[in-house]
Amino acid sequence: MTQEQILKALSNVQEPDLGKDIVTLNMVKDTEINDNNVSFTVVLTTPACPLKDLIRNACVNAVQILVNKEAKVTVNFTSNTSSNRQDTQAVLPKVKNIIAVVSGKGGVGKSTVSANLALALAQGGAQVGLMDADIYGPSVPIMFGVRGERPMMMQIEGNDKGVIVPLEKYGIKLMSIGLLVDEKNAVVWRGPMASSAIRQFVTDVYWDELDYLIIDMPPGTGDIHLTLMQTVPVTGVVVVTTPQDVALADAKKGIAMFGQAQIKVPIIGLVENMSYFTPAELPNNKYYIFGKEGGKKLAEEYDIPLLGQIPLVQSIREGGDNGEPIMASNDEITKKAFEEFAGAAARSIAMRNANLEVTKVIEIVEG
Ligand SMILES: Nc1ncnc2c1ncn2[C@@H]1O[C@H](COP(=O)(O)OP(=O)(O)OP(=O)(O)O)[C@@H](O)[C@H]1O
Repeated sequence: MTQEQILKALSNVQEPDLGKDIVTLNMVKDTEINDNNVSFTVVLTTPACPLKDLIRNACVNAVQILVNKEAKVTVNFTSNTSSNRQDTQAVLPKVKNIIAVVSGKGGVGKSTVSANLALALAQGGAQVGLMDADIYGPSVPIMFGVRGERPMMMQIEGNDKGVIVPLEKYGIKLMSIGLLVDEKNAVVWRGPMASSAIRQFVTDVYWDELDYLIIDMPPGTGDIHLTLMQTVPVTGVVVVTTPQDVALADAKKGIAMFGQAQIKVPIIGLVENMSYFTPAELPNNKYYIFGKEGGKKLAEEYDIPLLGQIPLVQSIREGGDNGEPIMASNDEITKKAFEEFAGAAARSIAMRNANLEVTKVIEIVEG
């Protein structure tokens, strides 16, 4: 067997999401051949890639069918999370992907989804940060059991004001606007005051190197959302909804806002939360108490990916209230829904990076 033969065979293996073969995409590295043994490394676009087994099998088959049916093939995986930023001098320069989690309506589980998405991506091997920018109802301090903690300041080169160091918990970095301002005061902030607080918040926290920064946004579609998108280059948004009509109507407003010609931030996908109720003692029973598949239908109508359907489970609520989000627990059954959702989100982000325009802050021309 020769290196050329192996690469030629592997050029028949498609990266299913990116629609090109793994050799053209430069994903094959470190090929080693020893008699009948061949090993190589496939560099994925995200460590949380749920397609590893599929790609591994396709590689093994390609080598055995096209080169040598006796070959013993070892496929190793590594990853270099893709990014679509070219503005590395700008704000948050070492953050590869900035994902805003939004909802049209309050209370649909946006914070729960943000926190567990961040944890699931980190458990897949990515470096992840969670920024709670929900100025009117920051939930991260309670969800992560860090209420009352005061973040440290640090001096870094090129910034004489000092920067805020995120906390670290359950393998992710996190910061909440609720840890920096008095929650009672923030509620009454409106307009420019809220906008300037959010601008300062996103630029003053030192996230350093991250594959994904998940931003838990305030509910609705308002000035704060615009300010954020004018301040940081948002890779894309994840929209959270529940299946009821009232929530879906508001989710549509969110989708419409981000899709507007002047804004045009890509929608990574939609996640339907509280899709059905499952009692702990009967995990296979599903009760569609908020209606069936409203989020799924909405995703189809707007032609955006449905990233997941998360059940309504008592332990998800308890985890949020007790400072241990479900992805930090050992409730394997419930975690599965979030793991699948995070895998789908990571795939969709990689596709966005491969296929769409460069990520940049938006400029809105007033008037
Ligand atoms: N899938 C779920 N199963 C059970 N409880 C859930 C689920 N998702 C969210 N919850 C609970 O619902 C409540 C609201 O969730 P969360 O705070 O995440 O919503 P939100 O959309 O961020 O709210 P807000 O608009 O106030 O920011 C919380 O008590 C949370 O634990």
